[in-house]
Amino acid sequence: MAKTFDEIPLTRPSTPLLDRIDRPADLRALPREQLHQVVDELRAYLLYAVGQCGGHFGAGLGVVELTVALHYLFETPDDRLVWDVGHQTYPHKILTGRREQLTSIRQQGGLSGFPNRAESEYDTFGVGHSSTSISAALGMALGAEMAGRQRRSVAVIGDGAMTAGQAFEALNHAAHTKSNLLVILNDNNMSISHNVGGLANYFARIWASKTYIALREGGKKVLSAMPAAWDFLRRTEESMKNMVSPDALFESIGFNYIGPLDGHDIDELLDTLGNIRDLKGPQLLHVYTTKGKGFAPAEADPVGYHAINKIEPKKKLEQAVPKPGPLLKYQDIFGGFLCDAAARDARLVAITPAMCEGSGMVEFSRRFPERFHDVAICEQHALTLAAGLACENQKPVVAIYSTFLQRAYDQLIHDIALQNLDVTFGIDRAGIVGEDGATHGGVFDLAYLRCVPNMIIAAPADENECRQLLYTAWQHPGPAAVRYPRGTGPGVPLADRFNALPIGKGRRVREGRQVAILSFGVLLPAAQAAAEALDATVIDMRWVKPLDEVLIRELATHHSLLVTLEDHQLMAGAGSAVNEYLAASALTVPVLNLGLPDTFIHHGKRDVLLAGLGLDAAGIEQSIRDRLLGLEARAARG
Ligand SMILES: Cc1ncc(C[n+]2csc(CCOP(=O)(O)OP(=O)(O)O)c2C)c(N)n1
Ligand SMILES: CC(=O)[C@@H](O)[C@H](O)COP(=O)(O)O
Ligand SMILES: [Mg+2]
Repeated sequence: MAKTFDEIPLTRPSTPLLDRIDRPADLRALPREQLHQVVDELRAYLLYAVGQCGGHFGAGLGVVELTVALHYLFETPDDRLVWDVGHQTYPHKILTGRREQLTSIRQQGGLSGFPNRAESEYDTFGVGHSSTSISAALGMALGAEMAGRQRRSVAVIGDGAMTAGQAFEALNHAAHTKSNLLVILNDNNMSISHNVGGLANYFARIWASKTYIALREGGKKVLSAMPAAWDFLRRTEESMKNMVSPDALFESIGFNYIGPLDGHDIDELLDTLGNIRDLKGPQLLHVYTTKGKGFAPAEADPVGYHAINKIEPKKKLEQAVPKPGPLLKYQDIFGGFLCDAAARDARLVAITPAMCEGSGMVEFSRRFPERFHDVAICEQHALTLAAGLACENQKPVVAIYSTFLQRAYDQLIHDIALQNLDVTFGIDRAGIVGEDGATHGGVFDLAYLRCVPNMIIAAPADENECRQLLYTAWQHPGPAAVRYPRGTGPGVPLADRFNALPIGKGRRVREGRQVAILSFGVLLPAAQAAAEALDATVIDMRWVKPLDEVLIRELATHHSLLVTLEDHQLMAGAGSAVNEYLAASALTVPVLNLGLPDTFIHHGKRDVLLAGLGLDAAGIEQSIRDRLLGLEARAARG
C-alpha cells in the first residue's frame, strides 16, 4: 500500500532509488519489486518540491503510480505519451531527467508548468488547455503508421478533460481509423471543482458497480449454497449490469474498454498495462484515482489543493492553500457584481466552464444555485447556452478566462454577435497571467473581439471601474465584454451603488502637455507614474470598442505625441484601434504603441514579466523619452 503523508516536508526527503533515475531507462532497469519504493520516494519528493516552489499539486499526487507504470512499461520517448492539460505531469518531469530542476517550475527561466516540446523529448505534445491529448495521440499513431514505425501511442486524460467536446471528436475518429491507440481515463471524480454532468455521474456509477461486483464475487461463494438468494442476486445483477455496465459508452463507439482499475495499485496497473499495451485497435483503460493521493489534507480538500503556494518555512501548512489577502482580486469584484446584480434582477444567470473558484463564483453559486451553471470544461457549449438563455430574455453572464474563450470563438461570432444577443462576458485572466505561461496568456482577446460587429469591449483600470463597467456591460442590450487581469487591483474602494458608465467614453486622469498617454486597462498606475516624470496627459480610455473618438481627436489636436498602452498583443490590440481611427481621420499626430511584442510570453511573475517588456513606469517613461528624441532628431533633419 502506498505511503501517505500528513505534512509537506520542508527538507528534502531521502530518495535513494529516485536519485538513480535520470531517465526512464534507469527506471526500467530496476526490478519490478522496487517500484513500490520508487512510488513512495516519488510522492515524497513531489510533496517536498512543490512545497518549495508552489504550483499544481493534487493532480500530480494522483498519478504517481500511473506515471511510474507508464514509463516502466512503455519505451518512452519513442512510445508517445501525451498528457491532457498537463498540470499533473510533475511526476513525469521528475522521472524524465528534470528531478533537480523541478523546484524551478513555473518560474522565469525554469521548467514550464506543463509539458513543453521545447523542454524535453519526453514532452511529446505541448498542453495546458484541456482535452487535446486524444487528438494529438491519434495524430501521432497515424503518423507512425504512415512512416511504418512500430511505436505505441498513449493519451492520459482526466474525467474533467473528458467532458470537453474535442475529446469525443477524437474518440469518434479513433474508432473510425481503428488505430492502435491507448486512451487512459484518469478518473478522480474531480475537475478543479467537483466534476459535473451526466458523464461524471456515469463514471461514478461504474465505480459503484465495481463495488457491487466485488460484493457479488465475494458473495457468490456464500450465496451459491442458498439457491433462492442466489437467484435473487442473479436477477438483481441483470438490472444492475444494464444500469452500470462500464463498457457501454466506450464499447458502443468502438473502443475496447478495460477497467475500472485502482489507479494507485501499482501491481494491478503493471499487470493490466503489460497485457494491453500491444493490443490492436483503440483501447480505453479506465483507472480510478484520488486527487491529492497520499497527502491527507489534499485528499480531503482536492479543490483547495488543486494548486498551492510555496510553503514558507515556519508557517503552518494552511499557508499553502491560497487565501484572500487585504486587496480584492478582480475575480472577487466579478463575484460581487454577480451577487449584487442578481439580487436586483432575476434575469441574471451566470455560466462558467469549470472555473467556478478561479472566476470568483463560489458565493454566487451558493446564493443563487438555480441561476448558476458550471457546464464542465465546455466553453463552446457555455457560450451557445448563454445565447439560448438570451433568446428567452434572460440576461446571461459568461465567466471565462481570456485564454479559454479562444476555444469558443465561433460560438461568440455565429451564435451571439451575429444575432446581437444580450450576453455579457466577464473575461478574467486578461493580459499576462504569469506562472501559467504562454498557454494561458490572455493576450489576444482584444484582437479577436474588436473585429466582431455588435461587440462592445471595456478594459477597466481598477476594481471599482471593473465593477461599474461590468454593470454597464450587463445593462447593455447586446454582446458586451469586460476584460480584467489575474490577481488584485490597486486598492481603489468600491462604490456601493451601481453606476452605469457612458459607453465609449474615456476619463481624463491628468492634464499635461506635449505627450498624451492613452491607457487601456490596469496599466494605468504605471502610466500615471511615467506621466509625472514627463508632465504628460493621462487618459483612462476604459473602452476599446467603441473608442472615444471625440477625445482622441481632441488629444491629437493638442499634443505632439500620443502613446497607447495595453496589456495585450500590440498587433490588432487597442493601440491598433487608435491607429486605425487616426488614419481614417487623416490625423497625422505621431503615435507610440506600447504593449506586448509579437512573441509568446513564457512563465514568470506577472509584474517582473511586464517590467521586462518595458511596461512598468520606468519602461514607459524611457520609451516615451526615446520616441521624443527620435522626433526631435527627425525635426532637426527637416
Ligand atoms: C480548455 C480549458 N478549460 C479549462 C481549463 C482549466 N483547467 C485546468 S485543469 C482543469 C480540470 C481538469 O480536470 P481533470 O482532467 O479531471 O484533471 P484532474 O485535475 O482531475 O487530474 C481545468 C478545468 C483548461 N486547462 N483548459
Ligand atoms: C491547469 C489550469 O489550466 C488551471 O489550473 C489554471 O492554472 C488555473 O489558473 P488560475 O490559477 O489563474 O486560476
Ligand atoms: Mg479529474
